[in-house]
Amino acid sequence: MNTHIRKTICSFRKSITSTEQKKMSYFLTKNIIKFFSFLDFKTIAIYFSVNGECNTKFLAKNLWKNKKKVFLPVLNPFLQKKLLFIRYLENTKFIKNKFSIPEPILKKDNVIKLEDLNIIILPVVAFNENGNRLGMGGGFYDYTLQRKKNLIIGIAYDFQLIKNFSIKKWDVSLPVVITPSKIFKF
Ligand SMILES: Nc1nc2c(c(=O)[nH]1)N(C=O)[C@@H](CNc1ccc(C(=O)N[C@@H](CCC(=O)O)C(=O)O)cc1)CN2
Ligand SMILES: Nc1ncnc2c1ncn2[C@@H]1O[C@H](COP(=O)(O)OP(=O)(O)OP(=O)(O)O)[C@@H](O)[C@H]1O
Repeated sequence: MNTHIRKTICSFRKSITSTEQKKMSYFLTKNIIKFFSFLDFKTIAIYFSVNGECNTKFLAKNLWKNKKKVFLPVLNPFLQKKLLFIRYLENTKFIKNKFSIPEPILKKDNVIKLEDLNIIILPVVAFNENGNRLGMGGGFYDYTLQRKKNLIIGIAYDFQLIKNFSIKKWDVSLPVVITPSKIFKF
């Protein structure tokens, strides 16, 4: 069931035109900024959006403008299924990982300790009305964020609110999901 939902949503996301994408990303980013105006934070992890995922480019620009330290996930080359978070600056150079997702080049000086990340923005394939999350199916965020206390925020398009995917006990749950039209708090 989850595999089918993933396929359907991912192919629908890919089919969205860039004009529609831009419009939705504009409203999404506006809502994220609105939510952030109530928070005091210095460090934040976002993700490098690909294949029609909610676009994080406008968000990154806004964060840099506000002097926040921004980080991106990279697949940990030493620990299977775990993510490391690397500083993301305007001039960062990328290489593609095995999923063809661009990652900053791993240098140990640029890695932040997980506990020093104030906010982590998660990519979402689907979410439900209880704040459960369905991701790409790699389990990377689930393994990395087990028992961690960072503020986790999912970002998604409104059509990604889905009722009937199955939930696993290790899934990281989302206390907040922000979409172009709404800020959900669970
Ligand atoms: N932008 C982005 N970065 C991310 C994630 C994500 O979901 N989005 N991840 C979240 O965990 C991690 C990578 N996890 C992934 C897990 C599985 C697949 C995967 O199976 N990809 C398929 C292609 C799917 C498609 O084309 O839609 C593949 O490579 O066959 C990709 C990423 C870390 N970085
Ligand atoms: N804490 C855990 N204990 C055991 N297995 C786990 C754990 N976390 C993740 N997994 C494994 O990871 C696989 C993928 O998990 P799941 O389908 O929930 O990923 P996802 O949240 O959709 O993906 P991602 O976090 O990469 O976006 C599961 O089938 C399971 O084998």
